[in-house]
Amino acid sequence: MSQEPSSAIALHDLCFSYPDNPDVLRDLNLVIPPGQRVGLIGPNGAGKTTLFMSICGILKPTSGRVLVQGEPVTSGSFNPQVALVFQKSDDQLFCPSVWEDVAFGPENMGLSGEEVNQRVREALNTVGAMDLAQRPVHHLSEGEKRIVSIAGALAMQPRVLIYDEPSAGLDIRARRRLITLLKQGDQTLLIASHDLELVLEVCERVVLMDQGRIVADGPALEIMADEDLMTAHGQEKPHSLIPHCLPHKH
Ligand SMILES: Nc1ncnc2c1ncn2[C@@H]1O[C@H](COP(=O)(O)OP(=O)(O)OP(=O)(O)O)[C@@H](O)[C@H]1O
Repeated sequence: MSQEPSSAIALHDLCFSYPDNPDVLRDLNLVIPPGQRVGLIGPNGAGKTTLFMSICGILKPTSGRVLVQGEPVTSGSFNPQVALVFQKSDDQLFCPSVWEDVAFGPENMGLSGEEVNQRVREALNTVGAMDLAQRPVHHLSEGEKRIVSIAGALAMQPRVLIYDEPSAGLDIRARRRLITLLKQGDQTLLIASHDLELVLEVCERVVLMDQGRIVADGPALEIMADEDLMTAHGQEKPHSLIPHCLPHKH
């Protein structure tokens, strides 16, 4: 088996500007070791999705470098080592049936038909969506689409998984299943979420972004319990970290 590199994701002085929107990412430096689960939090427009698209090679950095599993990312090329679960499932799902959509990644990796089928079965079983296999994607509910998107990412068996708002639109049971799924496995996870309780449960480390900069990076409990820091960047300390005042019985 090949050795794991010393970092799963490494950003060196990463900057990104959209043609009509400069400095969306400003000098980001970050090293995530293999197997770490990292939560990326920050207000709307902080640059989380832009960062994800830079890590996956969908966007080309204006300057700086991105490495995934020790290799420089080449924008525009397919890298099965890293999979992104998009914030909007409709940006990710485009095949007629669920089965075909989940098979798309493995098929592009040049696997045999039997290997592809095996991976699709495994991924759909892992997310508990085997019963959706033959359904047309455009008939699925938002929550079902998200679950299928996750299966599509898992089917590539990437070493690095990036989730953009994975619990949005999920009901209580599906969200709980997602949390269990995120906590198992040894892949590196980078999860952007406004669901701070999910981040707290799943991630050992938290990176807080605001206005294109990393403003804090450290143990999840430490960062998220810092009320002044959280408030200063439009966040709230998760309720589970606030000592509860139980209502008095009269
Ligand atoms: N294609 C684009 N062209 C120009 N500006 C863009 C484009 N996409 C995003 N932006 C801008 O870049 C900034 C960062 O957006 P991004 O979607 O990365 O933030 P985010 O942290 O993921 O936000 P959210 O929490 O709302 O999903 C925002 O100001 C947004 O308006």
